[in-house]
Amino acid sequence: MMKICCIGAGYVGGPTMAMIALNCHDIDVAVVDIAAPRINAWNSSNLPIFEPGLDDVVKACRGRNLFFSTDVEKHVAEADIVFVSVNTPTKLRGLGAGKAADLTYWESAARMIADVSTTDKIVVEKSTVPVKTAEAIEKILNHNSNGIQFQILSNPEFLAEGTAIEDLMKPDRVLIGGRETPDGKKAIETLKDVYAHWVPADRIITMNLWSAELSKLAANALLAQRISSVNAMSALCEATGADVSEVAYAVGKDSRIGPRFLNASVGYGGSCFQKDILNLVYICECNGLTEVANYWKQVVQINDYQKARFVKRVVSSMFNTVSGKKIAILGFAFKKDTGDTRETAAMDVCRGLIGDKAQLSIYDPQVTREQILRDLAVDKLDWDHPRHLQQSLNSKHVSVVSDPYEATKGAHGVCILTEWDEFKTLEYERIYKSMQKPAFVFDGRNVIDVNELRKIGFIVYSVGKPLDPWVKDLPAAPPS
Ligand SMILES: NC(=O)c1ccc[n+]([C@@H]2O[C@H](COP(=O)([O-])OP(=O)(O)OC[C@H]3O[C@@H](n4cnc5c(N)ncnc54)[C@H](O)[C@@H]3O)[C@@H](O)[C@H]2O)c1
Ligand SMILES: O=c1ccn([C@@H]2O[C@H](COP(=O)(O)OP(=O)(O)O[C@H]3O[C@H](CO)[C@@H](O)[C@H](O)[C@H]3O)[C@@H](O)[C@H]2O)c(=O)[nH]1
Repeated sequence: MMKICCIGAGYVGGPTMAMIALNCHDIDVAVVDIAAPRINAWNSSNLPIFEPGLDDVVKACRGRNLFFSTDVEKHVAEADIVFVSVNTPTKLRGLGAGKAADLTYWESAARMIADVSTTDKIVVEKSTVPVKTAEAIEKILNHNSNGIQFQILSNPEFLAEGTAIEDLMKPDRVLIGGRETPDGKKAIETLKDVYAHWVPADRIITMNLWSAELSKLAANALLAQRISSVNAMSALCEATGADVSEVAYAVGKDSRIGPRFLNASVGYGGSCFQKDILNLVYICECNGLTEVANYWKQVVQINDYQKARFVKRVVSSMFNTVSGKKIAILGFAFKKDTGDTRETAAMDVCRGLIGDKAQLSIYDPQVTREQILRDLAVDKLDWDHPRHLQQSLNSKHVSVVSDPYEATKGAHGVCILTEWDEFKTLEYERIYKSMQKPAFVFDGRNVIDVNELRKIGFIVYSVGKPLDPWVKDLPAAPPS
């Protein structure tokens, strides 16, 4: 029986391996991690990540051909294929700080694979890595191999959180990059056979290693660019009276552009977009491509601008100060249907409002109080490092509550920062009655019915929508 081991039991390692186990009864899959609490959670009824459909998949195969363990070395030693799905955060210090990918976790995993292996192995890059990483990994493995043969493949993951199970079950494509040598081609075929258990052959694309590595960065850069484009347009809509939803609809009707991924928002978040674009920028700079680097940098800058613009709208609408005012924050996750908060726009918005001395009352249906307080305490870019290095915020400016009506009670303003479906159907009349007046709603996700809320009496700002008369005469982006 073929054995697969995946190093890293995170958002990618857990669901992708569960999907392989579900579809490949003839393969034993072990997911290993150094974080014992994470592994314990994978082995419990309370999985460490919230992802629709994941519980059922895990339940169907855990203990059958899917195992979660902290015995990293044992499972790596026994495996025929080792996936590496560890964190690849943005480097915080030294050369390339603030842009380059930090490959510390990847390198230590590679050295461990070399140390414990006694049989030939295929090593698969599942983490998102800079182009040419496979070359470095090959060197580490082969210089420490004791005669063992390693083939390195790039198999980047394209799942989006919130729809991970659907994306894994019916992927748009599976990408496998490998060396163009006989052994490289054989390794590609072996991995292809795994996916062929459930993915149609025409969706499994093979290519050279560097194309596969770069395609992952390119896909995320283009997706993020689309959001920054529509967000840039949202600022112009507010200035001109156009409605960004109508503009996006009209634009998306062009079959060359397509309708998806054109929702204006308070800014994209998530663990990947910013990190991967910064990484791409760094690679361009290292290759002397300054203009190309600046082009992609702008996608991140517009995203930062969009978040800052939102905070300024809130402050300037509320008489230019939020000091001491209660503001309800509805939604903290970086998108709906996930409890993940990595690089969530809510973090920057909350920090901006706390900077202006607001009293925040935060509600999110999936994010825990501990997570929110930890997020608001860590420095930007520091979040993708081990948890024991992180602290919790101890601030009189923030409370986290478990009910949206408690969050909004007595508040001067409400900021909607995640597009949770439940925010569409809240009892806004009840919320209005319980708030200070004038009562403001700032919708960073365009989830509420602006006209309905204005009828109730709210002063409403909704990203990229025609402005409320109250907000209209205030500058779009007052000086900071
Ligand atoms: N989250 C996503 O939606 C997504 C999608 C596609 C690609 N990616 C990429 O996949 C990679 C992993 O992302 P993630 O979201 O799963 O991260 P994650 O933080 O959820 O999981 C990574 C896990 O690796 C473990 N780990 C780190 N070093 C280890 C080691 N030496 N041995 C054993 N375990 C170790 C950590 O403890 C952690 O549990 C990143 O490169 C990311 O860019 C993420
Ligand atoms: O029209 C849109 C679509 C998305 N977003 C925001 O963009 C961010 C990212 O959303 P999404 O791409 O759906 O989620 P991720 O889980 O970050 O997935 C992205 O990043 C993953 C990690 O690399 C890739 O695997 C996926 O293909 C890629 O979509 C979130 O904050 C969304 O709210 C918008 O603001 N407007």
